[in-house]
Amino acid sequence: GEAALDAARSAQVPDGAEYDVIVIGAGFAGLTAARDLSLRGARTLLLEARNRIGGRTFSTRYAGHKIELGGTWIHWSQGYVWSEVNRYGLGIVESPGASPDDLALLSDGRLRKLKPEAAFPRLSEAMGRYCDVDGKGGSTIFPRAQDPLFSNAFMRFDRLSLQDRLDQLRLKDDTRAMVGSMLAINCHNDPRQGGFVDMLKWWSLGDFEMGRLFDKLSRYKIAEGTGALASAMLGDAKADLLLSTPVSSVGRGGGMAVVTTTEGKSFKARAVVCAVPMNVLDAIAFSPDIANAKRAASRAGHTGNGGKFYAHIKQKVGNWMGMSPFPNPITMAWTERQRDDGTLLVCFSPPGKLDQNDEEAVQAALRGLLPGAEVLATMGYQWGADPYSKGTWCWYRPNQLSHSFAELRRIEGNVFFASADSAKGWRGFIDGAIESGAETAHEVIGYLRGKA
Ligand SMILES: Cc1cc2nc3c(=O)[nH]c(=O)nc-3n(C[C@H](O)[C@H](O)[C@H](O)COP(=O)(O)OP(=O)(O)OC[C@H]3O[C@@H](n4cnc5c(N)ncnc54)[C@H](O)[C@@H]3O)c2cc1C
Repeated sequence: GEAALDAARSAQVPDGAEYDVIVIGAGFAGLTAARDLSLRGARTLLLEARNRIGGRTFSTRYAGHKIELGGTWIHWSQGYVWSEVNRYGLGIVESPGASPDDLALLSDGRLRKLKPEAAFPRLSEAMGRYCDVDGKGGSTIFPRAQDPLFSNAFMRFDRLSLQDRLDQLRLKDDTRAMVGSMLAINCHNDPRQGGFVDMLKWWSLGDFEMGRLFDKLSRYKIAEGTGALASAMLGDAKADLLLSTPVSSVGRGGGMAVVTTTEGKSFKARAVVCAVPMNVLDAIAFSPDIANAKRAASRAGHTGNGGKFYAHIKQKVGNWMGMSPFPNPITMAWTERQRDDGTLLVCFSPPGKLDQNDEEAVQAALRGLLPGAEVLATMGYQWGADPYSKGTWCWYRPNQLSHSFAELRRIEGNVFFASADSAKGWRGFIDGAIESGAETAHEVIGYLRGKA
């Protein structure tokens, strides 16, 4: 089976083998870097800890449907991923629940049924106020969405949490609950943990408008699945790939780097691209060590760390959406697919509030939003418990943009760092991973040429 395949591949790359570049991690950042480097003539080895590529994206099937356990939605305004989707001839499909017919709002134990056409304009208006820290709709804080440090206007707000900012506003109860739900899902955690400026950053990426931001976040997905895109990119790469090969250490000196796996194999290269998530970088030993600022950022971690799961319920609820602020165990859920035998919902929960594979617990939580809901099955992946992600999408804590962002990106000798978690534009997204991988590959090519 798969283990035998891995062993066969591994045998083709002998201990001590030498490359131009070793890329650590086969998520979209690492895949992009490995493809671009190898297509530009660098002999490239790609080392991946898991027995699959794709990292925090994971296409699979559930009851006859393609589902995404990790990163899912993309948009044509996300130029890096859109260019890849086009290049490889893939298409998009729409998630119906992103534009629901019915909205359920749970707050303070009270359930309200709202009509989206009445409620969403209020949410948009409230999010506009939430982001309007400059009397200009927030537009002067990140005036260039793809270049977060272009202006230092954000620094004044970087110490605030999402909750701090919410507490500055007087919002009516149900409007506050809707905003609270948005903040909880965006930082995928307690809004006391998430930094406020990342909301301003998303606001800029969303053209300072809620409806447009929502479309970019949760409406369109790759028809063939994110796995099809990852495979297409790997198929183009002329790199050697070893799966099930976690890296434990990186040593460097004399213009070379030695990358050692947990099984004790070592490979050599002139440069390394470390494309592992920010939250797990600290697990790798470096000698000489990487900057303490990188380690500190990794230990603190970004906040994205909750559950995303699918719940198949018996009821046919149509195009439905549920919202609830933290600490509700389900802060947002919507119809992903209407089925003959019920509805497939996609649900998001904050860390530690719900065991997403416990059907009874999920049913109890869902009943807060959908009284009487009967859960037939649930399916989700525990990204927070996986040692190779320790979290979901990147959302910075207060002060991480000021203190960690540039540090995470900083090259250390011949070791380069690529990740969605330190991308300039769509940080925390598939698009940001590709941006980072492409940019890093170009830097490495320049470095190798300079040394040649
Ligand atoms: C539940 C969930 C929902 C999301 N929703 C969206 C969405 O709708 N749209 C969107 O654009 N983005 C979304 N994201 C975010 C997006 O998936 C990620 O930002 C992006 O895929 C990260 O890419 P990456 O290459 O930077 O990191 P990763 O994909 O995490 O890749 C890093 C790779 O490094 C490997 N690795 C780690 N440690 C080691 C080691 N020691 N040795 C070797 N390999 C190692 C990992 O196994 C992994 O394969 C979501 C993420 C999650 C988890």
